[in-house]
Amino acid sequence: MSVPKLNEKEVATLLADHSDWSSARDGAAIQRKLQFADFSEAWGFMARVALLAEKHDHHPEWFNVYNRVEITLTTHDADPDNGGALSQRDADMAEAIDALL
Ligand SMILES: C[C@H](O)[C@H](O)[C@H]1CNC2=NC(N)=NC(=O)C2=N1
Repeated sequence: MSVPKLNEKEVATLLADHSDWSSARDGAAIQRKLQFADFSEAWGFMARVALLAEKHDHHPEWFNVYNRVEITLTTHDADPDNGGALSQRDADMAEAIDALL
């Protein structure tokens, strides 16, 4: 299943509109680092993101230690041979995640 990649201009717009996210993996992904009061808050947030991921059929790569959560969004289906690229799905997920916070 192939998904169109965002072009350079669209990536620039994505980063401008979502200033808590930064470019990662040489432009193939975006990343946001979050810190919560404790593990329970972090896990509660992750549970809500998990429900969003199922709704969007778009799943984050993430890392959690205690109260820290790092989320990386990329679209494997947009460039499967190279581990992924940014697509509109990443922009939509970033938007939805930001709306939780
Ligand atoms: C088959 C299934 O729809 C695909 O693997 C979906 C599911 N979730 C996904 N999540 C992410 N992050 N990238 C994808 O390309 C992707 N593709």
